[in-house]
Amino acid sequence: RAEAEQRIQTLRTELEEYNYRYHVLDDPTVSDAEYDRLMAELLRLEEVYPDLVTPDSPSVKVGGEPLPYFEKVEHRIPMLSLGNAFSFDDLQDFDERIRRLSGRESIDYVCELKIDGLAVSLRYEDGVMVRGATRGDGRTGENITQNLKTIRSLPLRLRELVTLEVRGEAFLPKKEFERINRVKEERGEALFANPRNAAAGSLRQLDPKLAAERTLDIFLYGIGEMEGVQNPLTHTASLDLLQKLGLKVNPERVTVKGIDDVMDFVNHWREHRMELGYEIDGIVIKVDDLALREQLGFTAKSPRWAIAYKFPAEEGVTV
Ligand SMILES: Cc1ccc2cc(C(N)=O)cc(O)c2n1
Repeated sequence: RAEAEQRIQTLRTELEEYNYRYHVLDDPTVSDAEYDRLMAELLRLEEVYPDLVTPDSPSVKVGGEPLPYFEKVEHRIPMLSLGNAFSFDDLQDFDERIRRLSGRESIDYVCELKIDGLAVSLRYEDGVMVRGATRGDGRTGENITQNLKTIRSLPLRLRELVTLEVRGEAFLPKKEFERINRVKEERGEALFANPRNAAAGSLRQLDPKLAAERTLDIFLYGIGEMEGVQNPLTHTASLDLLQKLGLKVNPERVTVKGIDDVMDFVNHWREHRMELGYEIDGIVIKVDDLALREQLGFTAKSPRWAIAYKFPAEEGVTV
């Protein structure tokens, strides 16, 4: 039994490292076959020694028992929706209001791709993922921890054992969306209209094994509550912190000075978004300086320091 415990620990560490390299760094170090063989060995050992299973064991990525229903979860820091911009005039107005309210000549912005998926919140305590929830109405969401744990690129344990709540967008890559719809077509089932609906459908399955069959992915974009870590001064530093903790952050983000460079970024991705392996429905633009965000505050339903520039809906089939 002692050597089994030792072997289980070794397998866990190895599988976690492989997950991180493959799904977060997109730089696999072992073949899928080798990964599957190690996972099968871990599952077998955990079956023989069920009392050795821990909530952060990589084996939960293959999904546990189905739930009868989803519990409700309160978001202590509400997950707000973003105001929308549909033109460059809207972006100019957004920038002008911030410069007027702040008295600053030029504003630093972070531009991110707006992933077209499902907004989720994840809570890590002492570095271990303890809960995952849908955004819901921004204040109350559904507890989908078991399903979120099946996302390969989402670490069950952070690289620093801190306690924090992070927010991100879970999504289905285009290729996986097409595979799932081909399977549905063969089974004569109704197809998913788009990757966003497919991601939502997968994450709201009561049976985590079904969620595990679908290769969902996730990009994290924000920090909610945080303990034991000193507050970053900028959004850029927050995103760097998320990456340092082993969380997957979309690599296409930029920090720019002034709204003109924001418009260049919007133009670039309006042209090139079809080249991405996942669907985006716009660009998120955020004030970088967190102290300035405090000064700007919120309207009734969205922050004054962020806006989503929306692209027109993608025509035709996503290639
Ligand atoms: C505050 C907020 C709200 C929704 C968001 C949504 C996305 C997204 N869909 O990628 C990215 C962000 O940075 C967001 N930030």
